[in-house]
Amino acid sequence: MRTLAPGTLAVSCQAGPENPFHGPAGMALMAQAAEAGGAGAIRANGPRDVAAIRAVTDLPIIGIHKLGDPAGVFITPTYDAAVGIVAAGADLIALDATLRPRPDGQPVARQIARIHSELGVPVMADVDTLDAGLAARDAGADVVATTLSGYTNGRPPTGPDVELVRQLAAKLDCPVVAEGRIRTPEDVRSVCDAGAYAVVVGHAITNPMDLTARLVAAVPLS
Ligand SMILES: CC(=O)N[C@H](C=O)[C@@H](O)[C@H](O)[C@H](O)COP(=O)(O)O
Repeated sequence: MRTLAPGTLAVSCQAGPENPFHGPAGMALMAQAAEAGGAGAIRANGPRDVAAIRAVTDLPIIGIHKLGDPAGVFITPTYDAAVGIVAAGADLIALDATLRPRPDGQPVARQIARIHSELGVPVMADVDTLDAGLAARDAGADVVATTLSGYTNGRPPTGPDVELVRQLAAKLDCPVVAEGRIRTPEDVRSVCDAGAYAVVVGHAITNPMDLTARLVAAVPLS
């Protein structure tokens, strides 16, 4: 079983339909590029992308399956959503473990227990707050990640939530993963100094439109 090693920088290879890299072929290329650059794990969405990435790398894959309403619980919202991504080759399942109501009405502890017992893989809890992180660990999560900080309370997201990483790392007896809006080497160092076990980076690596737009915006108008 492939596991997330301490000090891993994982690359989240996800692309929406607006991104020319959208789809399994593009995501497999993105994962290969990430591995060539030294990434130690890949995060990917949906059975098709996970399978395409599994075919080109032996790195650990953090699998998710986004389903339903993006304004609610939609990162692997149910046990059933996890089944296909494990079959496709994911080594670890990430799921929304915020304290919001879940679409199937089941407690997150039940989803985690079934993933453990029926699929045999560990679970990474994507949370937004310290309380959700503590609850997720109590519910059986093996790893807790800051993925959803800034996305559930209407606060405009800016940089990474370094403070949440620090709080979770101080209170939890499991690995804490920093994820969300990490864009620079300084961001990576900040979350590592705050106690992150591993770091996941998405847009700053895998969204060339954002990267281009940031630099275009810096060109002085003539
Ligand atoms: C909030 C949400 O839905 N986050 C998603 C989780 O899988 C992805 O869209 C993010 O790209 C990923 O978390 C990495 O974060 P960033 O792209 O900021 O480095």
